Amino acid sequence: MSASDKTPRTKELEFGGSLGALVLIFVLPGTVFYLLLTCNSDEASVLRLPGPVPSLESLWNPSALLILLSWVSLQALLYMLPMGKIVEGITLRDNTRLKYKINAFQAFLVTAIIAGVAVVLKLPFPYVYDHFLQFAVASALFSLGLSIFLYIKSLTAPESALAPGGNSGNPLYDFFIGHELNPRIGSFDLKYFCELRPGLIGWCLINFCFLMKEIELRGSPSLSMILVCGFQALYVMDALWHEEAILTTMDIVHDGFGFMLAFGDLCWVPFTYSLQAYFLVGHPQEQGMAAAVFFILINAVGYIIFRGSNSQKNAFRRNPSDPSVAGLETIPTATGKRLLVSGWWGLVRHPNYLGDLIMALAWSLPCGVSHILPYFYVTYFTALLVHREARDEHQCLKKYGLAWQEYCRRVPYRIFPYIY
Ligand SMILES: NC(=O)C1=CN([C@@H]2O[C@H](COP(=O)(O)OP(=O)(O)OC[C@H]3O[C@@H](n4cnc5c(N)ncnc54)[C@H](OP(=O)(O)O)[C@@H]3O)[C@@H](O)[C@H]2O)C=CC1
Ligand SMILES: CC(C)CCC[C@@H](C)[C@H]1CC=C2C3=C(CC[C@@]21C)[C@@]1(C)CC[C@H](O)C(C)(C)[C@@H]1CC3
Repeated sequence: MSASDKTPRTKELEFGGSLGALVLIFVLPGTVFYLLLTCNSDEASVLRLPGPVPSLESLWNPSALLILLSWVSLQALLYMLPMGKIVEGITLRDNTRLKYKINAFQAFLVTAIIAGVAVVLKLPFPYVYDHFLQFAVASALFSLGLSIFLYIKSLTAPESALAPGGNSGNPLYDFFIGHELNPRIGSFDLKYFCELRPGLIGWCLINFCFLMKEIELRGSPSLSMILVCGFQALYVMDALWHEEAILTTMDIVHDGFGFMLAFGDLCWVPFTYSLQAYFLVGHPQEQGMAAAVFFILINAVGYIIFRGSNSQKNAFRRNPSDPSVAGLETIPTATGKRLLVSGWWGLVRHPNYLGDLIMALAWSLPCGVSHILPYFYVTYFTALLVHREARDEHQCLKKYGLAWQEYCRRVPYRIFPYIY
């Protein structure tokens, strides 16, 4: 292996370095439980402590762990089935390119068929609502176990396989960010698998279980529940349909696979992104048709911006002469790559984040304005994307130098036109 193949030491630590990582390892699971306990309480007020801490027995349920393991195994099996195409990821430090299976959308369809059969067989979907906290505990323990396994595995990985962002030499920091970039068991890519399948498809299934709980309690699902589940299912299906696009995201290209992503993918996403639907079961909200149309319009505007901008960049990066992007204005960079300065990417520097945030708002509005809790997602997501934008900006400045400065001059706003 030549010296240039080796992953250089990570010098600039993010998230407040190793102390920040230590704090987040406790704060992130703590936040999940705080949110779920608050949502379970009658008042559902984020400003009040959610009553007594539940006993250990009420948090632990071996059946929940068993169901979770069966779920992850089912998704792993669908991932491994010989369906879908194989594509290559970006070129790695050692000049190789990994192969990835593209079949997440098919996995979703098979899962939907299995869920349909389970409905016909009258399987007790509301069980997930009744034992949600126990599922969250099982999932948090599972992601912690996976992160420990990943860190131990990374200690025997070749230097070139380490993540540029998670090779600081500080075990705690590297455990949190992820030490190895693309940990695999044979051809099974653990990070790529976890990024979309068990968590995102699981999020949709959890929402469906909550909808079934509403039917059990009130005879039919509410309009608010239908809107929330519909909007979020569209988002998840879109992500699965465009599975190939995640191969160029920061998570796959830069961050390793450690506690942050393992916990994020397997616990944070399914158990906090489903909070609106969880809230609606215990705190029903009446919405009229006019309000529903308004929310659908907001979601549609967000989706058009999100999808339009992501597809424009993906088409441009794949083939700059593609007829859909060939007419757009660009600026050259020293790396040979060009930057779009018109179209969606001429509006703000992260139009995809803008669209994503507008959709996030549309997912909360059906929950009414009487509680802050259903607005957790849009609030957290704003903070996440502002932070993510700053990380990306930093990387792009390093990568493109003067050309990036020129882009910032031409497109002065980061996410919100004329605001930020
Ligand atoms: N729901 C959720 O929890 C989350 C959703 N997301 C969503 O994931 C999606 C992907 O986001 P993310 O991975 O952060 O990054 P982006 O898809 O925004 O990619 C950023 C990269 O795009 C390239 N780029 C930036 N500006 C331009 C330009 N003007 N012209 C051409 N290329 C440009 C640069 O890479 P290069 O030049 O090397 O190609 C840059 O590093 C977003 O829609 C985001 O909203 C993200 C995080 C969480
Ligand atoms: C737990 C911490 C607070 C941070 C964890 C962050 C993760 C939850 C997110 C990091 C990037 C993500 C992406 C998606 C989901 C959330 C995480 C894993 C994504 C799969 C959602 C669907 C989108 O269409 C996408 C573009 C495919 C997203 C990619 C990034």
